[in-house]
Amino acid sequence: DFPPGDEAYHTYDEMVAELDKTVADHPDIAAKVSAGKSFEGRDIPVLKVSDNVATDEDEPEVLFDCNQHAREHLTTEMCLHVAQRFTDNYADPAVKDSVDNREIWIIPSVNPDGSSFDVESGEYQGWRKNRQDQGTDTNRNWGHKWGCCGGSSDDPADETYRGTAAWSAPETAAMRDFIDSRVVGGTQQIKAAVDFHTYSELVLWPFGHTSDDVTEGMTQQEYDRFAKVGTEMAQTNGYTPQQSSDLYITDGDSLDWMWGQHKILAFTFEMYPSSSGGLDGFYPPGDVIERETARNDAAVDILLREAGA
Ligand SMILES: NS(=O)(=O)N[C@@H](Cc1ccccc1)C(=O)O
Ligand SMILES: [Zn+2]
Repeated sequence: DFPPGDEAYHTYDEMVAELDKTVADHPDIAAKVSAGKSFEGRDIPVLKVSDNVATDEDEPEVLFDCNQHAREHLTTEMCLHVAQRFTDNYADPAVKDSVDNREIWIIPSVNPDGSSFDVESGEYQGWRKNRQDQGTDTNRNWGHKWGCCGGSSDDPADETYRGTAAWSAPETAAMRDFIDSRVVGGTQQIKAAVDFHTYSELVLWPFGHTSDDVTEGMTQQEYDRFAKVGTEMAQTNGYTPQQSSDLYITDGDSLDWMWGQHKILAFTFEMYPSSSGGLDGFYPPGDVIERETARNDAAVDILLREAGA
């Protein structure tokens, strides 16, 4: 469990229970499905929020995924906040408009094994990766130009270990299968996505494998749209907008594949804090959860709008 004082954070079981409660409270607009299983066999739950939730309607879809990195527990709270906002507040006309005209997918924990390991002793382990062997960094294990560019490590002991092959981590393979399953009639229905991380307060867009703005799979016009929407979202939450490679080069990351493979307008939000210079930045006190998740409400609304553009 989370250490004393941080009980506000959801353990895996509490997160699952929260999703089940949301579905029970809002059966017309919320449903739970599975993306698959983690290395240790935990289900990776997906919440769908939309009107006529049991029907696949021809509406733009948006994906919010969280907790790829185990210790980044604030992101699980971010996904649960999105789930709660678009179900409990369905009476709000703006919220209702989004729910009625979009299909929203929410994955609060991509890496449930790592997340559980990080807290189960009652002392934070500072764990980042999944729990496969010495751990794979799922955000270096996706299949677009995997291991191409010095943006990951081939050393299993390293924090950015890319795995033995693209998709070698069950968790990234599950994400791939889920997103691939949203290709309907040859068209990817998911139009936009945010992969939430902590920390540094950044809005990031692809590509990570190169510093070039324009490259194979990214025209100037496409880049300009990422920069425009990224900047617009950053103006609402006070994060810094930039191409992810401006931070450092990464390969096998989620954004490169979501855009490279499916042309999903995919961003990463690095949430609060802006800096702390160490491990404690990953463990802000529970009393910041409400403020730091609601801080992204306007940006989430912008992304939902863009999905229909
Ligand atoms: N959350 S973090 O501290 O690990 N930073 C992320 C930054 C990141 C996120 C998405 C694409 C490229 C890079 C990482 O995977 O290194
Ligand atoms: Zn991360």
